[in-house]
Amino acid sequence: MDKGKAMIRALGMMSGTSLDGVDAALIETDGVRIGGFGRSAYRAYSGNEAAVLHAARGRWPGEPGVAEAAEITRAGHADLAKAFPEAEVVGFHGQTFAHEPRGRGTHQAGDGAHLARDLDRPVVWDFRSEDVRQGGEGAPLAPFFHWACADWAAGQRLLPRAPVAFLNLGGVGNVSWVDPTAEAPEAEGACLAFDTGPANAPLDDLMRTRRDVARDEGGALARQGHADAGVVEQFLQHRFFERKPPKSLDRDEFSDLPRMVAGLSDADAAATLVAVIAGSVAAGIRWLPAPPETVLVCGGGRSNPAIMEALTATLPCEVQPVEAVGLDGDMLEAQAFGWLAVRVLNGLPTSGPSTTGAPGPVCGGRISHPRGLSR
Ligand SMILES: Nc1ncnc2c1ncn2[C@@H]1O[C@H](COP(=O)(O)OP(=O)(O)OP(=O)(O)O)[C@@H](O)[C@H]1O
Ligand SMILES: CC(=O)N[C@H]1[C@@H]2OC[C@@H](O2)[C@@H](O)[C@@H]1O[C@H](C)C(=O)O
Repeated sequence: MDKGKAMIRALGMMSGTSLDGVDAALIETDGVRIGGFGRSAYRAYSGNEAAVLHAARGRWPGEPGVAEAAEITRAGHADLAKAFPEAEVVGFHGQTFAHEPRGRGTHQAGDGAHLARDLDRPVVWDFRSEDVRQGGEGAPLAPFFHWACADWAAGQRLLPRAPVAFLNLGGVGNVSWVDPTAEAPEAEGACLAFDTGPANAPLDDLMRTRRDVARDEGGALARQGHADAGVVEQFLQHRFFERKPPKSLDRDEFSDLPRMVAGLSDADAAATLVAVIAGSVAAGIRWLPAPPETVLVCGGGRSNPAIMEALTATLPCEVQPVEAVGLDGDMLEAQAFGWLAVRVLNGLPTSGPSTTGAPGPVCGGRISHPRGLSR
């Protein structure tokens, strides 16, 4: 029997499509099982930093503003990672500015080799490019980690050892159906995952444009409004929802959405965007191998009661925040990239046919060492 590898203390770092800041979280893992979770921290981007990052949305390396945005990304991560001297390796996702897996590729900004020198520790980064090169979507990558979370929660007797769905609501939404009775996340039938549709990004954009604030705090505005059922129905006709998974999305893929709610009051527009999120998830759930009994919600969307109420009303199953099974919904993605970093160090696959649609298991990620040796 394989004795497995040693447990490593990794720091995972994620700055997602909401462009609000950087999450960092410690995790102990051998790249398969979770040995334990550690402390975490968050560093918000300042108004000026966020403005530079937003200006680089949709752009590719070499285009105007990208070098500056990449530097802000690296420096922000270096600043936060210094508070975690106990981490043996750092998993650095980088900032996604553009994602076109069947076109120009996928663009996560921030130089991991430079970060490894900053931190004097190995950094694993550029997690998505190899998957795209091999014909996959390059996203989502958290699903194998969601399998490990279900395995961990079952081990702690916080969940039955049975299939469960994780729903991440960040800027974009993604769902992972995972079966912790499988022996590994890459095993046949262990996972099915894909992006569901827009999540907080269009709502944040609406709040920025119309109210000059970053988000609809507590869903207060959406809760005052009424969703326009016609707009929601029209939106759900989009061919993305008919596409069989695996499938992934760019943050700004649904560029029609702001125009579709342009004639609505602020409150009705916010309520409509919330209904769009729930409707997209419901459309996605239909692709899962079996209807899940429970959907465990992580990401910022679970802190918006309007979204949680809409999900509860729309989905054919129980809806709970991941905290219900002892996990930290704000840090799950950061933990995922710590766990994935250890997988990369140990030569284990980070994605495959069931998560990104790559033709076979993909060992993605690049390793940079502080004094220059790289893979
Ligand atoms: N208290 C709150 N009230 C309303 N919305 C909230 C609240 N807290 C977080 N959010 C929403 O969650 C978003 C951030 O979510 P999260 O940090 O999961 O996104 P991300 O990781 O950047 O995105 P992705 O997962 O797409 O990469 C915010 O932009 C906001 O829209
Ligand atoms: C290209 C990219 O950065 N995609 C993100 C984004 O944010 C949510 C969703 O879209 C998901 O596909 C992915 O992030 C998570 C961490 C993932 O790869 O699982």
